[in-house]
Amino acid sequence: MNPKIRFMNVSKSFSLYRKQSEKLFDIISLKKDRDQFFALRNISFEVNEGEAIGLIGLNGSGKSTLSNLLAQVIPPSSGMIEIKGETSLIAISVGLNNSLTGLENIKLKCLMHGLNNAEIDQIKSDIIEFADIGNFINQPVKNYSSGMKSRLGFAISIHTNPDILIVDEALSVGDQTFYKKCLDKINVFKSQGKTIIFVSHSLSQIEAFCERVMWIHFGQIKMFDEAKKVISDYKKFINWFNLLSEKEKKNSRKEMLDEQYKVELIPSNSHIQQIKRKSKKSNVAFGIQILVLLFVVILSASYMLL
Ligand SMILES: Nc1ncnc2c1ncn2[C@@H]1O[C@H](COP(=O)(O)OP(=O)(O)OP(=O)(O)O)[C@@H](O)[C@H]1O
Repeated sequence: MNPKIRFMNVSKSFSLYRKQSEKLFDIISLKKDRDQFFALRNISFEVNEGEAIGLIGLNGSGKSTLSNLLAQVIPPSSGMIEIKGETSLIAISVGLNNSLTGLENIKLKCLMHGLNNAEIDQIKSDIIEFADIGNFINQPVKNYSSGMKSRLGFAISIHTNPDILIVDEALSVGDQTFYKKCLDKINVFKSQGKTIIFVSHSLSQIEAFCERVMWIHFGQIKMFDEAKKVISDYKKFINWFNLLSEKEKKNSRKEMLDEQYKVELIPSNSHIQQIKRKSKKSNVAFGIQILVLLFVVILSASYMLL
């Protein structure tokens, strides 16, 4: 089978700074010997077209880091990532510009996805209807509740027709009616043979529509298998962990976190290869989009200053 997503020995590490000045110093001096924390280490896996994959794991295990790598929001520190198609990430805190209105965000995100004005006009009303946030669509996003942000983010992402949809906890803040609407839309997506990565702490949500589940544990893949099997083992682990005393829990966490600081010799090269469906972006169109983006940002900044 032809994989849609392929990770080969991918690691993502972060330099840990105590002060902002340390970060600045590293940029200027190109110094590279700061303490490294491996949010993900040497992970390899493949996902096929049409699969719905669940990501589970304790807080801080590396799920969002993985979804950000998949969406190319951040680059890997080492290893190779191959992605065939357009990706769209839906996460509570990512993607929307807080100082722009909902409507302006729709335009901006659609432009960033390579749609032209005529295409945006065609889907704009569907997005507004799906988000269903009433007159708030004309208000700056900073005035939205987290559920409203999730509604708008989901509505935009689903209507830009990506090949790979990454849903990172975005449904956890919506109410039940919105959750049901999203689930229906995700199922349509699945039936069209598209690929879905679903990050959630709700095992019942994951079990409801993921065929395979990846359990990430302190930056490593602990299991990647049939949903039922992984969820059952994960529940056993959670039950075992909950029976530990507070001191044992703390020690166990500390032991695992210490492992994530250990630096081993890994190749320093990294690479992302994204093979897009079809490039809608000619250089001219892309230049225009950047200009529009700059214009909108300047406009909203001057609006805020007034
Ligand atoms: N920019 C960063 N700088 C330093 N450390 C980071 C950064 N981003 C993430 N981390 C660390 O990487 C680890 C993985 O974080 P991540 O957000 O991927 O976990 P998660 O599994 O999504 O957690 P949660 O379930 O709480 O959302 C955490 O220990 C986090 O503190």
